[in-house]
Amino acid sequence: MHLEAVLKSSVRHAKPAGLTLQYGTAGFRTKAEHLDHVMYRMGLLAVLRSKKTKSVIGVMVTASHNPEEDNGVKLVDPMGEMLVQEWEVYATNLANAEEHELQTALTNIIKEETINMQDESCVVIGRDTRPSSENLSLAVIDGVTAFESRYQDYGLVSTPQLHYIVCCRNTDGRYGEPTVEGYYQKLSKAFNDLVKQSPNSEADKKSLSIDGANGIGALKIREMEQHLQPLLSLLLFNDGSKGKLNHACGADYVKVLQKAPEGIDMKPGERCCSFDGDADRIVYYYKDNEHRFHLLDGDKIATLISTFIKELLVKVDLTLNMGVVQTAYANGSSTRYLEEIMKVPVYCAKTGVKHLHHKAQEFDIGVYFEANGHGTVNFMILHFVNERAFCPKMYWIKMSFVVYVRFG
Ligand SMILES: CC(=O)N[C@H]1[C@@H](OP(=O)(O)O)O[C@H](CO)[C@@H](O)[C@@H]1O
Repeated sequence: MHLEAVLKSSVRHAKPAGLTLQYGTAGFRTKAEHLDHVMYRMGLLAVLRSKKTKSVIGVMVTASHNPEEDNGVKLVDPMGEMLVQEWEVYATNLANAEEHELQTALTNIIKEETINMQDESCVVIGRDTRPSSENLSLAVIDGVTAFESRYQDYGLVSTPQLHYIVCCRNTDGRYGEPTVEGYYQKLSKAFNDLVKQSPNSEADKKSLSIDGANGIGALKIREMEQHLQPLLSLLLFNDGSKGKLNHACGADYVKVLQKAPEGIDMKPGERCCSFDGDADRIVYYYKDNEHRFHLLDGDKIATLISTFIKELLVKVDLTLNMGVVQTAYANGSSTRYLEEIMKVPVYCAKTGVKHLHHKAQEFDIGVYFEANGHGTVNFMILHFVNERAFCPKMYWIKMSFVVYVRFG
């Protein structure tokens, strides 16, 4: 058992006595200076989760849309989902255990989950561009290596990229190549194929102005840009060269203030979008000829996507059950439109991707979006999973569709 090694290295990541933190909607989040011990311990927890699930687990160091001074951690489960809720209590107990209670907290998890400490484990680690993120990710690695686990540090990646990598690693590459380059190739191929299907693909060449929130999204979209040309050209602003992360920019700013971020001089008709600090949300917007600002938030994205998928289903004559999942923050008129005009069932879940995702899994096609721009489409008939037969029509719809899935 490696607990002795853990207790030894824990001293380098000692918890400030009396400090307690709550596991929030998407993990721990607070001022960066209070997080070193939490990161170390989440490294430990990720190893235990990896041994338990016999899969690769992800740890993303980010505080997403929070100010630059904050930081946080998101744990990624085997299929690229958020950490299963039953383990959140272990995360909280570990993060809040005083130094002398750490051994007991770890032993309890190992016993309760009947974890065989001899089992293999592997953790993949990513981080956003916050100045504190590099050291905090080293603390995660210290936790992982204290348990003598394998790991791979992917360095600077967006949250969706880390989720993607975890899923690829656990499906032997059938979902895609587990690299950032593999991610660009998969998404850009889907995008380019879809645009080429349009009868006017030449005339349909588009440009998009992107607010990178001065964060990781800016860095990564720069890398992805070459894969999208010539069908989509990008104009990047808030790329981190001048401004501060999430300051007067980013998806949250645009959504909350219903106005364009600083740093862009938007022309009427110009298509714009904003990421948040870890690029797992997106909102779109434009100005009309009267200079009125129009926002396409998660509600509108969900509506457009459901309409698009419904049309595809009719086209290929496929009867599948599709549902939309929103939260209580959704605009009531989007819900009414979906239910009454589109005739799509809409469900309300608690705030947090894990809740929406869970509900969306009840449908063959589950579209879920929070108004703030987190969301995706869940296809239950996954073409690479053996449990259900390969379905070419579904594959086609899915591949036509990947492009609409959030930047992640
Ligand atoms: C992955 C996840 O669950 N993210 C949460 C979290 O957003 P972040 O962008 O990850 O900070 O907080 C939001 C606000 O509470 C909530 O809407 C969202 O679902």
